[in-house]
Amino acid sequence: MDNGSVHEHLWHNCFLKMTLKKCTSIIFFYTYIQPISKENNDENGGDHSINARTTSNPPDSDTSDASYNSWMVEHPSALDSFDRMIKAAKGKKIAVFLDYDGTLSPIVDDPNRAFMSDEMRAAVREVAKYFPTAIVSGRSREKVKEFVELSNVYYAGSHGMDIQAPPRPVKACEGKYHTLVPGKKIIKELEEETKKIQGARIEDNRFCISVHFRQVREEDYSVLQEKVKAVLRNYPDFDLSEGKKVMEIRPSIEWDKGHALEYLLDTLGLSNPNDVLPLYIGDDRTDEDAFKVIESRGQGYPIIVSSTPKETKASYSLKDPSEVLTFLLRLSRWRKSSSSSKQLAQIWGIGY
Ligand SMILES: O=P(O)(O)OC[C@H]1O[C@H](O[C@H]2O[C@H](CO)[C@@H](O)[C@H](O)[C@H]2O)[C@H](O)[C@@H](O)[C@@H]1O
Repeated sequence: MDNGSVHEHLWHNCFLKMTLKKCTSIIFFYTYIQPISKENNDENGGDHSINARTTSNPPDSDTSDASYNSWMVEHPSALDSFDRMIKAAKGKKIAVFLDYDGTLSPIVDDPNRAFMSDEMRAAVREVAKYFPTAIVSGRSREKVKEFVELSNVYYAGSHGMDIQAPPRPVKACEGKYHTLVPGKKIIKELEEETKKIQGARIEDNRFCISVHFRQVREEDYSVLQEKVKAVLRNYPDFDLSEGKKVMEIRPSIEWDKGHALEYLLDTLGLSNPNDVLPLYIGDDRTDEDAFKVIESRGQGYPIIVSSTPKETKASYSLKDPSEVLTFLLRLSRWRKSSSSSKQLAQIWGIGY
């Protein structure tokens, strides 16, 4: 299914009312409705430079092990808890949501080279054979699709502001989804203002913009931040937040990965919390919005990818993308074996 060329872009102009945090005007949100045929310790914020790793003192390994171990009591490994999780899922549908950077692909210096491995791709393809599966990323939907290259998954780009999903029944389009596309002007201004800062990089994520500083010298970070803030002063409808060595510019609307998760569950007919367990794996601050939604549903598995203790709403953890791979392989193997036992039981007329 994944072949942009074949996709019929149905511009779903549901003019829905959206609460804007800063401005009251109603703006458009383009929901692309497309038929589906089938490192370091403080990555988020705090440590603002690639150099900080080498200039700061190495952590005391006993202390960091101890704090990681006590954090793991609160956020047990999803691999160790796998059997328990699966047992609790009996008779329920599982829907899988996966973040991209830092979850399916390792964090690397060059955002254009954040490739996922063939093994990971095969594992996601296999999971998506058995469970409805969506990739929810801060990247533009096109970009993340280019990386993932799978046709049997749904895609939500720009932190969930650009969703590819099956057409939603018309009655559900009450005019809720609108957003503002950052114009080329703001991107040009950011590029102009930051071009002298070595290592700074602007990424156009369609509905959002990333200003990367992973390769910016520590001493240049505050100048870069000031320049970005100065540009944004002329664009009050956009907010600035920080991810892993990246400043993220997003329209000031109440729409995030949590809303995207709800939207997809709804659209896929999976909104009944008693019947459906959403499993969401992510590593970044923006994934916390989705974890919160799962927490408030009271059912499901929010899993954080982190090798260091972190404030999170997730209930389970995985250390890194290689553990994500193991988890996904286990998940599909489990479903494969349980469905073949079911088929055998049906053939032999045994109750299952
Ligand atoms: O929601 P995600 O799929 O996790 O996207 C969040 C940001 O990911 C990318 O940046 C991060 O990964 C890069 C490649 O490993 C890394 O160089 C960068 O420092 C990280 O912040 C992406 O480039 C951003 O646009 C996304 O907002």
